[in-house]
Amino acid sequence: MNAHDRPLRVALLGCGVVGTEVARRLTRDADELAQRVGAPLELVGIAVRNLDTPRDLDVPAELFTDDAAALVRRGDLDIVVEVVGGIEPAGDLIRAALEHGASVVTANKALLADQGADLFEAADKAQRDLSFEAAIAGAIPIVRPLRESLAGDRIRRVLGIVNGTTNYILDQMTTLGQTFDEALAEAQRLGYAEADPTADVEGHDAAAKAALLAGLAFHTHLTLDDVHCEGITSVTADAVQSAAEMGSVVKLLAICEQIDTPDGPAVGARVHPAMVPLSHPLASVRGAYNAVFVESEAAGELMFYGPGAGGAPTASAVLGDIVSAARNRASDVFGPGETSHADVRLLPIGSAHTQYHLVIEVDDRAGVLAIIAQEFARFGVSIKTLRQEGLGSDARLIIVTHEAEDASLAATVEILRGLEVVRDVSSVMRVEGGS
Ligand SMILES: NC(=O)C1=CN([C@@H]2O[C@H](COP(=O)(O)OP(=O)(O)OC[C@H]3O[C@@H](n4cnc5c(N)ncnc54)[C@H](OP(=O)(O)O)[C@@H]3O)[C@@H](O)[C@H]2O)C=CC1
Ligand SMILES: N[C@@H](CC=O)C(=O)O
Repeated sequence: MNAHDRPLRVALLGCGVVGTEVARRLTRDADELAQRVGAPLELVGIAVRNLDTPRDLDVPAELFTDDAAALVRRGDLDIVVEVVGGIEPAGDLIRAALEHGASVVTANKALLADQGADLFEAADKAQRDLSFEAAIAGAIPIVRPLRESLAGDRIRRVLGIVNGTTNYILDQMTTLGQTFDEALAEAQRLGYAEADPTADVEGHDAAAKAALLAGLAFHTHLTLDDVHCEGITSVTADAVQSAAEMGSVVKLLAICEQIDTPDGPAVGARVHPAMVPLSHPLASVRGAYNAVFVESEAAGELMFYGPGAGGAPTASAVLGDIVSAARNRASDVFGPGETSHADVRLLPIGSAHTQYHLVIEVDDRAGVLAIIAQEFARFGVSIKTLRQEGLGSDARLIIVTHEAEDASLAATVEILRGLEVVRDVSSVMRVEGGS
């Protein structure tokens, strides 16, 4: 593997429910992450509010600071992870981190729904990533699918259960007959609720996510003020019971859709409790799980489903963004490749297992072998031989695969095509019968 010695420096702002899991996994899985990024990730600082709070985390005590503002201004950070929550100081910390050259990963939907336009402009100006997969629906990949995979489609409507705490409360009331207060206390104990759970039960957290979802789905910008919002505090045990008798279940829904107004078409977003018929896929979303149901012109109906809250699930989404930002930083730090993307010519795809011969033109200064090997491994395509010709930005990798399924190889090539370090996949030839 061609990982670089210079580590990418990561600072963590916040070490609560989410931050603790992020720090644990960054340190525990350091070797695996280094392979995936092509360079090691080094956790160089953790900002918290109270240095005396005991932490269930095995990292050196000297990493901790209560001066987040100084940490983000060190000037040598590659990535800052904001999991403090709230509007300020989180917003100012993110702006300072970007101004001082770091990419930022955040899980903070409240902040993005309030100041997203300004923060994304700051990221653009600094030419750094500002990623937020964890800000909507915990572990569920929904930001990238909406922004990238569905970017060519026309989305009609998005229906989401996007708050784990309220779904947990409603589910416990429905299935176990727990009271609202009992279920909320349990959701807090399990780490699902916001620091101030009013944001959950009054629907503000779901409304912030609805604003972000609407922005992604309809290529626009909404703030919290644009979202009509009702929470679940007025949902009684009797209402839950009546819904059940009518073959429905009460869910807090976030609904984003195109609407007609006297001024022409607009994007509407609202959050409120709704009776969902048991026949609808959203009715079966239990506990702190979330789901986002997308209705689009070409793809039809899609549902994204998974754990919507909690330390480890949210850390999964944060770490995905860290790896992605780190790969981008690695190619900056170790020398940018050509920016043009690959011109992929795939031969017609049959169903056979066969070997392939690929010529991949790369900039090999950015840990590119590790990145490429990982993408092959991800789709179950193993490499039989790999030969490198040339150096630096003019390198070419000649790769022969072991027997692979056509579809797996095609998926690998698609991913390679999107990598900045890959300049061209200039030929993909089937090697019938192997070599
Ligand atoms: N919990 C969840 O399931 C999910 C949370 N999120 C989002 O992730 C973010 C973090 O949530 P969560 O981990 O639950 O929150 P916690 O309240 O558990 O943790 C917040 C952390 O931030 C630290 N902190 C607070 N203020 C400051 C400050 N001024 N300077 C430095 N550190 C500070 C706290 O320090 P100390 O420990 O000393 O008090 C604590 O470590 C929020 O934006 C939340 O909305 C997103 C998806 C799911
Ligand atoms: N409090 C939030 C946490 C995740 O975003 C929720 O319950 O969904």
